[in-house]
Amino acid sequence: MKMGTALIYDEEMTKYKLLWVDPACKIEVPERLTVSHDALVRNSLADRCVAIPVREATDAEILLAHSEEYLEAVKKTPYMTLEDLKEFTLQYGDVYFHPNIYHCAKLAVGAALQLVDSVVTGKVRNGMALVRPPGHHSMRSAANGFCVFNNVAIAARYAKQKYGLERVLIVDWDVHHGQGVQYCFEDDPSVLYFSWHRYEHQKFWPQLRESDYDSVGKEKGAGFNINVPWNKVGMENSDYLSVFCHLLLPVAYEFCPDLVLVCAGFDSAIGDPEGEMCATPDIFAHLTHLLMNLAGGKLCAVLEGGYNLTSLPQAVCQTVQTLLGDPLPQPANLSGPCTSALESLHCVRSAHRPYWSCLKHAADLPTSDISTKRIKLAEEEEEKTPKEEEKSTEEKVWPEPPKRVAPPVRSVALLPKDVTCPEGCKRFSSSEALDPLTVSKLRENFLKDADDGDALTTLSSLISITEEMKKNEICSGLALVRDVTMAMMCVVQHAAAALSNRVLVVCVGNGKVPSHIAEEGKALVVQIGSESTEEQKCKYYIPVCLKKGCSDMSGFIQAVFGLFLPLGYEYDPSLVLLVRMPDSRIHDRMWQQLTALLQSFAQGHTLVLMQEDEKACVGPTASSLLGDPAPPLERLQAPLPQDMEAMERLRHRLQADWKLLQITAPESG
Ligand SMILES: NCCCNCCCCCC(O)(O)C(F)(F)F
Ligand SMILES: [Zn+2]
Repeated sequence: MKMGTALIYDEEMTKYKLLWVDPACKIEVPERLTVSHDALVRNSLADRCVAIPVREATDAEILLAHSEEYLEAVKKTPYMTLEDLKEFTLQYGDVYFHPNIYHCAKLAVGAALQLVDSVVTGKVRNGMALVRPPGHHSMRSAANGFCVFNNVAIAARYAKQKYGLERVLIVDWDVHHGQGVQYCFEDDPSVLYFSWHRYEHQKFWPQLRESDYDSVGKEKGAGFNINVPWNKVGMENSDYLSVFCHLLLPVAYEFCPDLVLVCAGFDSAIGDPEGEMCATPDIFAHLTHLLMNLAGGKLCAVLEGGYNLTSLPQAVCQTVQTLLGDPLPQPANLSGPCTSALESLHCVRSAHRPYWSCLKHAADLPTSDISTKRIKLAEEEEEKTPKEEEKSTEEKVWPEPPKRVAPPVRSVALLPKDVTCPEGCKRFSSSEALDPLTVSKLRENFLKDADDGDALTTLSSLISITEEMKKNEICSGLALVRDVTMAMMCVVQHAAAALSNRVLVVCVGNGKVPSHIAEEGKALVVQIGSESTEEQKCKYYIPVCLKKGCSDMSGFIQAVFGLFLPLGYEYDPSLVLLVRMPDSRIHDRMWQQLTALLQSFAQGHTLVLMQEDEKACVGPTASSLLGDPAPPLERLQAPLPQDMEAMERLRHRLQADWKLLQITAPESG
């Protein structure tokens, strides 16, 4: 049943601010919280959430990540004079204290813990805590970077201690490196910390050597700390999605966490004075969605940074709206990752090769070459682009994120009469008759036996469904049909021709896929099976072969992240057709993951075709189409080397046409 999304906010956390002049801290203002919460209210998102009250963290909870002496010292700040507060602040970096900040810092931790409780106990599915002060820079005995207590680090320790969780994933999409989190868990294999951050070869704050990609964790924690340094500003949506598809998601699925915590900083969005990046607010809808099928959907997002009072609230709304299950926006201008991002991606993948089987086949240049290569590339790039002396002063502008309207009907089911319609789905019955022209075309093009009334009804129903999707009256649908190949042909033909959709066709399992539907590019067909069907003839027909077939979860999930998602994002379809070929042998859980992840595209307009005898798949498919998180896959073992090598070759061959498939910088020179 549909569980809710928690929203944790209390205006008490706006009641502290900078009381003296400090250029480094002036951007951290109470309005950050008020504009974000007001936007959630204004967009009718707050009242769709479950409001969970904040509470003060106890000493014991704070001591999960901080020393007694530090806590005792902070406890004294409410009674300090302005001069004492200034004095006290001097011992830390880029942070300020205020008589009320200790109270607010306890509330920020308490908010994160309330969120963890609500999600882990199943009171809600997922949620977001809007807090200040932020947390990810604060260390065991030091405040730093506007942070007093490490909200998310404490939440991770708390979740493990109170609920016995074995593995927690922390994704830090804030534009600064959360060194406090890294220090907390660097020798701990039960907490995987992932952070990307503006770095500029250690020139950007906090200018730490240990923020680079070669800090992979220590001792038992080796491999469980992932740093992606951005060595240039101006990173865009493509750069973020590439790192998710080719690094974070494959590793996260292999890690198989019991809970996902997000250090949700939005200073990585366009317009932010700190990040100076160019990713648009709607990309956070996609980043959130891509994480929502881990840990059975248990996702807690806790606000960290974000200083542009326009892009911050927009990105917060995009994140919460996705947590609520609304259809995703069409991703904006994906032009492919930049050279610098590819170089960082390559370095991180190589550094983590020894620890993650999904990265085993990362092209192996010894890291030393990479560092010299890195410097050389960086210098070349510098020569090319004129040195930007002063910070780009012109105001960044970007379009309002598109309205994400949930269609009146979430999902329809076209089923034989004897098959019950899953709860939440609407049984489709072609009410109005199709126009006679379409019917006659169906007869001549698709029906073997022109008098096969049932087949005609099925095909005309499918056509009606695609038309109602086009009008956004339906979001998604599933159909049990006698002949999936004929149904696929019919839908693609109609959707591509009559409705001028770009159709992404994902065929799971062997079987002849008439590749001519891909010829003119109106459809991109990817097929995954156990036989190498005819070689990849054209740019728009991409066969993926797994030695052990679709029952091999490890290989399958690598194809999903390394190929299907990047291709789908770049192709940007307006309809996704997911076809389960007969005897595909795909596991239900993998099928549900795929059904859920493909809703990244086409604003969720997914049509699933299955053979009539696969009645057992109707329920699980419907639950994914209705936005329920797909159940977690179990821990994945290593994918077959020959499968991964074949995928590398395929990706290498395709990346000229499909930029989002790139994972290394183009050969320099
Ligand atoms: N140009 C002024 C220099 C500011 N240097 C300190 C930046 C601190 C960033 C804090 C944050 O955004 O990472 C957090 F999430 F913690 F709030
Ligand atoms: Zn930040």
